Amino acid sequence: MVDTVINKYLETQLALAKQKQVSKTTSKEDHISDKSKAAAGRLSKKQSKQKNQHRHQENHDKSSKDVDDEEEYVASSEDDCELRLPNIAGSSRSKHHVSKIVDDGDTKLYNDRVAKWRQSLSDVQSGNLSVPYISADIQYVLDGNKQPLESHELQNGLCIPNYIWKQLYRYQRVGVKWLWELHQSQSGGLLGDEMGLGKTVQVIAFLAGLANTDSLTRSGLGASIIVAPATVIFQWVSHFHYWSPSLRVSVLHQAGSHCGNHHKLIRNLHESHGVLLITYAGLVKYAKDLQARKWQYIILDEGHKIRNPETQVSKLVRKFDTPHKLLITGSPMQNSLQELWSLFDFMRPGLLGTHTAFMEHFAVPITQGGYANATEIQEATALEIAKALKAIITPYMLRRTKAEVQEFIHLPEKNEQVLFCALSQEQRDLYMGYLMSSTVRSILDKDNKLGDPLRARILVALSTLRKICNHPDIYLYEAFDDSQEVNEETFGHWKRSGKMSVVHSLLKIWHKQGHRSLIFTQSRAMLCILEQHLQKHQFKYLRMDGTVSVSQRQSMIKTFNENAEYLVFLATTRVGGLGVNLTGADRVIIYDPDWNPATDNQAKERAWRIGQQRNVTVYRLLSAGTIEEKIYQRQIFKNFLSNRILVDPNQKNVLTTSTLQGLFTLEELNCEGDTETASLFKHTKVAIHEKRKLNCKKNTLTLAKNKIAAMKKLAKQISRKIAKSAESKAAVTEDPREAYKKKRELTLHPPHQEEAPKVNTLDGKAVNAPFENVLSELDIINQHVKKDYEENLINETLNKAEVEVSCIEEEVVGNTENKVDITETLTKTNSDDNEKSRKRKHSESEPKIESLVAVKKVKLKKDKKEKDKNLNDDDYVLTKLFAKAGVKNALQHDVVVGLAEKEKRLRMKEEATMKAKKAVRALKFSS
Ligand SMILES: Nc1ncnc2c1ncn2[C@@H]1O[C@H](COP(=O)(O)OP(=O)(O)OP(=O)(O)O)[C@@H](O)[C@H]1O
Repeated sequence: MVDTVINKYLETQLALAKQKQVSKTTSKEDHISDKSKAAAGRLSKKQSKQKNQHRHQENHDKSSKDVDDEEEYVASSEDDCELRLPNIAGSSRSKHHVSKIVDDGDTKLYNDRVAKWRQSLSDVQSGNLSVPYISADIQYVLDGNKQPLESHELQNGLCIPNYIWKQLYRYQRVGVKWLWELHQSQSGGLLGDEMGLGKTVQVIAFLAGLANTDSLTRSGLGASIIVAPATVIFQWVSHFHYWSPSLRVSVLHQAGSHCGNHHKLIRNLHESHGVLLITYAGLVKYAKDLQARKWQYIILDEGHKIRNPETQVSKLVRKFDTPHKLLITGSPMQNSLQELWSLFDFMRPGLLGTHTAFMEHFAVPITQGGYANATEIQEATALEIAKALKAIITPYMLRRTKAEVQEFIHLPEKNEQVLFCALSQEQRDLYMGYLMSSTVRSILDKDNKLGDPLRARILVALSTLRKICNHPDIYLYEAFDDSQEVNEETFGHWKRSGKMSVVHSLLKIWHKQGHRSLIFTQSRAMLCILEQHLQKHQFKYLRMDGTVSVSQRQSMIKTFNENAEYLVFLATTRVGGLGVNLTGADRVIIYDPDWNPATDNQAKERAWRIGQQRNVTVYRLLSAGTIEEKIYQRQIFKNFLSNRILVDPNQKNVLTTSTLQGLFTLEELNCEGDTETASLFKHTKVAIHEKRKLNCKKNTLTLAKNKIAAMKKLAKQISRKIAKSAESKAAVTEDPREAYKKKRELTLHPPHQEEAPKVNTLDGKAVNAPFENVLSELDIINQHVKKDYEENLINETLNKAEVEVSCIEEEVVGNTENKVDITETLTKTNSDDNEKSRKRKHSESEPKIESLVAVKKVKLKKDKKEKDKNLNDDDYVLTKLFAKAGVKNALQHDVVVGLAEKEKRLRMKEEATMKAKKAVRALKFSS
């Protein structure tokens, strides 16, 4: 009886799902307007005209791109776009008064500063508490300590001033000792602590120690160079002036205080055993002069900038003749293992062999074993090689995560979510229009010739899709003729972009809640649109991108941190997202994803770091179903790869590489409202799944085990059948281009639609959902996912069915404590009355928020009709976003990238160690 009912149910679902698949594809073409087609056509022509110019320009830019992809020296395609954006009405930026930070390049200024510091120190020591200069030693005395000049001596004689040593966290002291050990063994190293844990402070403490030791033994700090991105150069200056005021630090950059030519500055600085601060671009410019002298230390801040071994700057830094080479970065490995080789080849030449040997014997096997479709032997080999690699690099790399040192720094909580935002109707139209354009068609139709032209076209097309995802106007103004008039009323309007609508809602709510935020976006064009929005709605803000002068950047950051009137700090991800401290904000929006996960990770860490007092929430916005989801999936794979080497070689991957065709589609949400990514991680992340189950089970009933087993078996059989037929289809049409042609043909000439099969009366949305999921997931299985994935998927699907059937049961029978037989439930549901179907309709129209623990919480609270005031800030925000701003889904980012599990393990370990210690103490006490 049970089997027949389930069988019937599953088969009707299969038919329904197939029918839905057809109707999905047929509806696409209808939505494309003439405007969209025309824009795509014009852009195609423009782009092909510009192609040659671009190619020429690319060659020209190549050498500068080598240097620094973040700074103002390089104009991205988005920057081009900005130049053509209309002048926004009333767009004068907020004026702010900031005092400039001055370095020690000018000898007189340096002497004045040191004199002021000395005087202030002596004043506070004699009881005068109001002094013009505040540094760590002065603060130390103000805090009631005496003898700031006493030192803490490490083994073998490094003397760190007490006022520094005592202010370091315990793990930072370990870091300083490690640097000292490297120094004694004449070795370079990589300080890779997570962002915001005080790497700068540790390095300064160590250098101050060397300088302090110098005065005693005459062997301490020699002239040294620190290379850093332009944005943080003056942050280094202010850190040095605070922690080690006597050291001379000069900036070799036009924003620095030195006058005259650079030879003089380099000579003066070298003679006074000071620290020369320089940008990566500056290093290339002055390489010859710098390499003509002997430097004791060369330190690369955000050292991942030399991750490409072929760039000019990577080659130049390797030529400095000193064993003391340090590299500082919170993101040691970002995209590939080759990058790790490049970093190590700078600071420990030869440790990882030659480039070719490393690639062949380490990088390739580890990467191959990381793909989800790797064979068992590939996986096992990758694991062992990853372990070996980790063992080789461990002595020269020190990396601590925030979770590991939380007991010392007590950071407030961080909540990081990925929000899948629906495209606006206009964006959908433009997106589909572009997908159907001759540009995309030529990419998918033409022979896959290797070489630049196809690659260049793909890059241009992907970048165009990303523009549409951000805001239609960024795309439209590129596509339209220059003569066309700009409508200032509608230009950049928030309602025309799905993600902008979310930003609009977020800012409004956060303003009321008293939060301040950072907004990062990849392009200056988008920055302009966001800026215009802030102006229109009278939010006080600061904006930082490559056009802001280097000397202004640190002061601007200081102003934002100290002045709560500024509600928003707007920045491009690459300029404002690296190395700086923006703890004045406790909310972060990553407006668009970068292909490189480290870029987004760096940006979001600006607020969640030492010095932050409030809980931090980060939202990563993705346009649902678009290229942005694919980029996010790619980020997860890269994260996995770096974690495998840096954290845990046993880490499992869940994604594979995307096919080209996959990049150029607009995925529909499945019937549960899940995007592809949300649906992928729903099935693979146990933490989410279990919590959901738990949440739901609290209020629902469980099914008898044997019934579930029967259901699983049956579903497995049917799913295999589907898989087989899909496989045989795939075998016939192996060429993806053929498949795409067919799909297009189907879109243009839809077949006559069959009538939808009659659906079981049990067909509430909840029961309907799992089967359609099986169908969409089978695509993935057939393409590239391991065999046992199918097993997991079925289990997951059925577990979910179990939960959801129980939800329906609850709806049907109310709150009963007893177990209910599935047959009973089905019968009851079959004979359902109108009232119940009305109830189901109601629940269908509610936004579906699967896979998200936090959202589940929201729903439960909502169900209980508890008012908004009872929800915490984030829950409240999510409720609003789901209700109004077109957010389709949300994932917990830490769970997706596997960090949450690691943190859980760490916490468990800590707790277990504590218990063990207690047990030992109790034993001692008892005896
Ligand atoms: N021991 C300490 N006492 C007080 N403040 C500290 C200490 N260590 C670090 N900080 C503060 O923490 C913040 C982050 O430090 P820092 O900029 O050195 O981090 P980082 O690891 O270099 O970050 P990123 O990787 O983002 O560049 C700074 O504001 C710094 O002043």
